[in-house]
Formats: sequence, structure tokens, C-alpha cells
Amino acid sequence: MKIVHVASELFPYVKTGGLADAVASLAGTLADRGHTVTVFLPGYRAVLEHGHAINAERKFRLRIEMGDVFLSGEVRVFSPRANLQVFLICRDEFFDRRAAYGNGERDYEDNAERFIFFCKGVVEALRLENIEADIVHAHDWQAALLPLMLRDAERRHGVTLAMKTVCTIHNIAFQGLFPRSVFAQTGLPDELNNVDGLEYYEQINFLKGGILFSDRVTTVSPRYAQEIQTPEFGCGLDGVVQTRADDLVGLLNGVDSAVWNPATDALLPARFTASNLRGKETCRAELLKRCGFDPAFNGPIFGMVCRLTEQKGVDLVLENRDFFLTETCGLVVLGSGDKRMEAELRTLASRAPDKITLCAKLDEAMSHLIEAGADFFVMPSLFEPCGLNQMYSQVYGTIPLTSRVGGLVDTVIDIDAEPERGTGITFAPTAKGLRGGLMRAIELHARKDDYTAVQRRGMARDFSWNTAAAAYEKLYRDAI
Ligand SMILES: Nc1ncnc2c1ncn2[C@@H]1O[C@H](COP(=O)(O)OP(=O)(O)O[C@H]2O[C@H](CO)[C@@H](O)[C@H](O)[C@H]2O)[C@@H](O)[C@H]1O
Repeated sequence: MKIVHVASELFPYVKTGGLADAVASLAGTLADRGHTVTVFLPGYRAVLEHGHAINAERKFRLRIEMGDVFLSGEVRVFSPRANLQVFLICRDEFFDRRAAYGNGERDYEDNAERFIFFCKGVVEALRLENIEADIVHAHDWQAALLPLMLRDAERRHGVTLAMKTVCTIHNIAFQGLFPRSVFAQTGLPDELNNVDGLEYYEQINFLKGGILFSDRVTTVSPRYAQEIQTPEFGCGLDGVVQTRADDLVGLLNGVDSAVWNPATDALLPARFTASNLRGKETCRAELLKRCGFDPAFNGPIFGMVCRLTEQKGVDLVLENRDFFLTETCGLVVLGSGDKRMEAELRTLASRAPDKITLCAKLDEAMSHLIEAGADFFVMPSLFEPCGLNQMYSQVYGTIPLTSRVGGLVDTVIDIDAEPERGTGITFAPTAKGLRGGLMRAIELHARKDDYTAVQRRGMARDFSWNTAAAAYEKLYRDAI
């Protein structure tokens, strides 16, 4: 099949979270399985400066109608592996910036314009390049207008650009909500500027467009596909999602074993496998050293790697600060984002620097070291579409502590609920729930044989992207 993915992030070129990992793995795996895959990505500064893109071919110039003006841009292309091409929609005024979405304090004020331009650029490139895709697959709100714009362009130009479109929701909390005035820039017919179209409580909602107007809608776990149809998890779009229930499916993400594999991971000081865990001890020792903890400390180390946001349950950790201060354990948090959470974690760390630390930055190598060197991985999310780190931690023999929401339910088996199969500790998404999970972790850690058995069961699990990619293939085929 000719498959086109459209996303605002792609590992290793630009990543703010799991979207980048998921799109890269899916596109790469589909390419390896013999499909012709194209990924469209904004030509951000970070991407253009990446070694792969430096000599990207300049394909053609763009002239995009945005309301009553035309804006110019350029399409560049490079191929990082067989069967895979990455097309960059470039316009320095929009994408030659330090970050993808904002300056750290707030979102860029022209994000609506930037991603309308991006989607229109993709449509134009599909037309000029004559790709004739079987599937155009849009990810998250930044690409969600694409299915609509594509059909609109087909009508205008009398061409077929794609057989079917798919929209994947990686996180329904991010919808691309903008003032209604941005509608004019989309160039879409006026009848879409209402409640049956993009309008959402007097605003324009990009993700709503993707949900309503794609041939198929997917999300990243079966449990989340159910949850987003409820007011509790639908973030106001549950009614819209319900209208597409027949075309909605939840397909679990996987683990990219070229990047996340303890037996080959070049970012670690030592490698290891389920049958030989000595390298994991070296990773643990290195982690203790990097954190400035006592090298002889042998209590459990809890690791956490996430964007610091409400979603990730950082406040539940903070509400349990006395646990981390009083129990014989260590806590390593790698994450940045919300300034209040960052400050409170920093204060907590300053009260016990010998056993609690915050590393407030994006650091790919450190995230691998935590996955490998910690004894437990803490993920008390309030909601979680899929979650990747709980899978990475099982693969790395680090026992996950996860709340019972979304994809965490689909990927972690509780050791008390299923003593013979359990791979982690699960709990209700509350401070009390987390507290219970932490206590169970301390007890498990003290029972060395049980701990190792759980560890090995996690390492034996298959989270391969081949399974996930095969599910997407089936979805594409059924749609066509
Ligand atoms: N400071 C830091 N330094 C280095 N790496 C860091 C980091 N902070 C986060 N990361 C990395 O970013 C990724 C986060 O992925 P997740 O899937 O856990 O969450 P995210 O909410 O971003 O993704 C959304 O999309 C994905 C993909 O579909 C869903 O799994 C998820 O549930 C949904 O919320 C992981 O690879 C993690 O290691």
C-alpha cells in the first residue's frame, strides 16, 4: 500500500512526547513490512539541522492561499530508510523557531495559522507529487484538518489524492481550539463553520474536524477508545466521538526495539537481558552516581519520566511527599513543563537531596538510564491514552506502578490480581491509590525472588510494533 502519515512530531527529528515515538515506529515498521510510506512533518529548525535533513532535496515551492493572502513555502524531502520518505513543509516564518509549539511559557500565538498552513501544504504536495495514496493517516489536532482539506481539494481540482483517510487521537485533551476567526484561513466551505462542522462552543476545534470527517478514527488503546466516549475522559468531545463509534477502534502502540532494547541500548553504561541482569546493576549504580545518591544504597529506586502536566499525576506524587521523605527509598524524576510542579518537586528534592532528585529537562539518554537503572517506574496518570514508558519499563526489567486508566490497563497486569502472570502494580488514580501501590512496591522489593520473577515476566512480554503495525494494515485494508 501507499501510506501517507501526517504528524507534527517524528522521532528522532522532533519530539515533545509520545507522539513522536509512536509515529516514527509505526511509519518505520510499515516501511519495513514493504509498504511505500511517506511522512509529512513541519520543517522545524530542529529537523532541518538534523544530519539526515541537511542535504534534503528541495522538491518544489509552495504558494498557499490563507484567507485573503497567499503565503509561500517550500517542500523538502529525504529518505532515512528503504521505503520511507520524509517530506518537510517549510516556511521559516512559521517553523524556524526554538520549539515546536511554544516558548515554554505559552503557546505560539499563530499556531492555528502554522498548522493550517502545514495541512494545506501537505495537500498541495500530495497533488503536485501525484502520490495517489491508498491511505492518508493524520495524527492529532495539528493534522486533523487534513482529511477535510484533502476532500475539498479533490473537489476543486477534480483529482483523487487518497482512497481513504484515518485520524488517530493520541490525546483528546489537546484539540486545537482557536477563535472562530481562524476559519477564514482554512478556505473550507462556510457550511463547515457551524455545529455540524468545526464549530465548538463559538470556537473552531481542529480535532473535531478529524473525528467527524475521516473515514476511520483510531486511538492508541482499546480502553481509551471506550473512555473517550464518556464525559469523564472525553474532554467535551465524547458526544462527537460517540457519533463515530462504529468507525472507531483502539490499537495499542508498541515498543520500538531498535531504540528501546536493553540488550543493545547504546545509551546505557551496560547492557542486559532477562537471563543476565548484571548489566542492570551497573545501570543502577550509574543512576545513583548521576543523582548524587549514596552508591551503597540498596532500597528501591522509583523512577519517573514524563511531561510535567496534570495528566501524568505529578500532583499525586507530591501529595505523597512524606512517603518519599520517610521511607527507605529513592525517587528520580526526569521531566519539564508546568512551572509550579517543577518548583514543588525541586523543593521536595531539596529536603532530601541524598535520595530525591529532579532533572528538569528533556534528556533522551537520561530517560534510558532511568528506565534501566530504577527498580520501579511510577506512572500515576489521571488519564493515559496508551502510555509508552510502562511498556519500556517492563522491557527493561523495571516494575511499573500504574494507575488503572486507559492504555495502562491494557498493558500492565497487576501482581495481586494475577499472581502467576502479574508484571506490575496497579491502583486507582488517586493519591491514596498511589500510596497503596508504593507500599506494595516496598514489600515486593523486600521479597527478592518474587521481585525477580515479576521482573522476568515483564521482560518476556512482546510489545513489538509488528503486532501494532499488522493491526493498522488490517484497518487500512478493511477501509479500502
Ligand atoms: N524530560 C524528558 N526527557 C526525555 N524523554 C522524555 C521526557 N519527558 C517525556 N519523555 C518521553 O516522552 C515519551 C512520553 O510518551 P507517553 O506515551 O508516555 O506520553 P505522552 O503523553 O507524551 O504521549 C501521548 O501520545 C502517546 C503516543 O500515542 C501515548 O502513548 C500517550 O498516552 C499520550 O498521552 C516517552 O518516550 C518518554 O520517555
